[in-house]
Amino acid sequence: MPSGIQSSLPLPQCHALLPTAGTGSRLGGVLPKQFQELAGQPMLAYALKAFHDTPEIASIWVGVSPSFIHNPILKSLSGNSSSVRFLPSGGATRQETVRNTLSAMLKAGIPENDWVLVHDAARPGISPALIQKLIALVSQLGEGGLLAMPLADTLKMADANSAIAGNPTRAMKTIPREHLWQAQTPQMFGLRRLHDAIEEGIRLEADITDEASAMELAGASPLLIEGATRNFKVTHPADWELMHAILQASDK
Ligand SMILES: Nc1ccn([C@@H]2O[C@H](COP(=O)(O)OP(=O)(O)OP(=O)(O)O)[C@@H](O)[C@H]2O)c(=O)n1
Ligand SMILES: C[C@](O)(CO)[C@H](O)COP(=O)(O)O
Repeated sequence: MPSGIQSSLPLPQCHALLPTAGTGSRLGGVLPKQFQELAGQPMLAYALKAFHDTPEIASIWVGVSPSFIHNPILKSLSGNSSSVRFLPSGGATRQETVRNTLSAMLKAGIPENDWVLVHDAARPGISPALIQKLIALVSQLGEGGLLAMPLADTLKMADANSAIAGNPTRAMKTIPREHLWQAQTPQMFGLRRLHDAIEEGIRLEADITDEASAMELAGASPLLIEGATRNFKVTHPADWELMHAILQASDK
């Protein structure tokens, strides 16, 4: 654009999308894990607060299982914030929940070039500083990206046959860990591009376990931006205990 001429297009805004329609089967409990109390609040409350406290986030969209949408816990979680919307867009898989929620955002009039940061409700260790780091680097380069951690341990591939009939599991080989990263969330992409990439991934029945894998399938090379150890996913009971201790300690 020639210098001095201003573009009339508004700058893309950033929105958060939290899929919360999982059952938390690996953790167990009466309620899905994201609604269980962790160090004094439902686990989802921590991620909601982190996005709420990030000035760059214009709105927060939460994909909820249709069977949970009238649960009073949601009312208590929304607080007085008008920027949080709970939608009955939960699906059978994480990617269906994300795709349905992205569709709802497009229908609600969110511009298709706006950025969406998809974040697991099961990662309460996220902070405004980490969210801002992702937004700054991704919007500077104009490409999508995600928080991730370079692999620190030696990686073993187990012999699939070794665990048969109660035998001990054995290592078959060591995978070079150079260039290997563990994907975290948030994962930040353009609204329309992400929607279409996930839609196609679902159509192809591809193994898309995060937003970045859907974008990779569509030909993108998402930026890997170093996250933080405390942004781990609470999956098993031992993760819950560890996160409980971390959140209690950071409260003091
Ligand atoms: N059908 C699904 C499945 C998962 N999720 C969400 O995706 C995130 C990451 O999933 P995970 O931690 O695996 O949660 P669950 O699927 O609930 O756990 P599990 O596999 O142990 O049942 C969570 O915020 C979860 O609520 C979702 O919105 N819709
Ligand atoms: C999106 C994710 O958290 C990136 O590591 C992960 O793939 C989610 O996996 P899950 O099996 O749905 O928990």
